[in-house]
Amino acid sequence: NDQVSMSATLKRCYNYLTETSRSFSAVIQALDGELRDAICIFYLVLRALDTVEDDMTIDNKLKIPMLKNFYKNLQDPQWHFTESKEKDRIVLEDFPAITREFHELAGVYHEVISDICCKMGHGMTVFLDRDIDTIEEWNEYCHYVAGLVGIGLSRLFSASGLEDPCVGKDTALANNMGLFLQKTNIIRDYLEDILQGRKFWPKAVWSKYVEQLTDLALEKNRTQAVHCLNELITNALELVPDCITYMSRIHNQSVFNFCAIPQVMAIATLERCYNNPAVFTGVVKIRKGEAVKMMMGSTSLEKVKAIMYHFTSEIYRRIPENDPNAERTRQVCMKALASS
Ligand SMILES: O=C(O)CO[C@@H](C(=O)O)[C@@H](OCCCCCc1ccc2ccccc2c1)C(=O)NCCCCCc1ccc2ccccc2c1
Ligand SMILES: [Mg+2]
Ligand SMILES: [Mg+2]
Repeated sequence: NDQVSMSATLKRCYNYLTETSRSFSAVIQALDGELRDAICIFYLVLRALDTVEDDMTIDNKLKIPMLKNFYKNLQDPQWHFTESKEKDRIVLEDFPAITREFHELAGVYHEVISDICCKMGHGMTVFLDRDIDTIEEWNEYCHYVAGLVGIGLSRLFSASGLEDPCVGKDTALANNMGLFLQKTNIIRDYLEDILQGRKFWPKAVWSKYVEQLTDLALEKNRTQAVHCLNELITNALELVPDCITYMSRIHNQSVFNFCAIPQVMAIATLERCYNNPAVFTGVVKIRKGEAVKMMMGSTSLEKVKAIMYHFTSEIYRRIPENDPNAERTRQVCMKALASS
């Protein structure tokens, strides 16, 4: 859309989007019609909430009510927070700009954004003072921070009229789209997170390999650590068939690109991480050139299926004979290959 007709605060909001999200900014700005502004604001509201969650300098006694009541800030034109130390603190410092543009959106978008913000804020408090133990709790945490995003986005797609009502109704598939992205981030960011004292890997899995989560980073545990990594990647790969089913229902090209590009980046990341000890010594990132090539090639369901097939078979090819989960990983890869 032309810059001239965009208000000054909306322009600032798009600047915050670009500053706080490498992976979502371009695909959000390419969205058609009312979805572009609605999803830009949806992103900024949740990024502000997540910036509170991520800030380890905020005491839990203050953080819990901040998270639970965050959605109410959208009804207070003046609310902002200047005490954050986080990289994305600008969205908290200038929250009034986000609130103003939130109120410019059509009513149907307000309800979704406010409802998801409320549920995410409550969900984030559940794991503030307790660890993620079982796989079910891992799924629960990822539901709160990413599954709910998928559910909200799907409701926005259908509300805009650009996608069928069924997209907004099938919350299980929308949830799993978010889980696939969040589990991939958690697997990739192991070292970065433990260096900040943040524990997102489920204890039921890592405790089979080491005494403490941080022990996975010790050179002497390298083989155990990689087998633990492979088990979590196998768990994430179980979501591939649902993600493909979800994307097969999307008809609008700009919405398809928005959904497909993060998924393609995620499967490529899982493939780079699989059986890769570098996860425990640094952060495994996709090279920009590789990413651009994949983005160009993610504009149709057939192309996305081909990319999912490619990276899943690359993982299948590299399953170590001595990996305790080898048979399970082969089964999950076969199921993913059959769906792509
Ligand atoms: O702090 C960081 O830099 C990373 O934070 C991670 C964390 O703290 O765990 C973590 O924060 C999660 C809480 C805030 C959610 C922010 C968000 C992300 C993408 C959006 C895309 C469009 C609209 C709204 C969005 C909201 C994070 O950003 N994880 C990235 C994976 C979550 C992606 C959710 C998502 C995105 C696009 C989707 C498209 C289609 C279907 C489901 C989708 C689901
Ligand atoms: Mg975060
Ligand atoms: Mg977070």
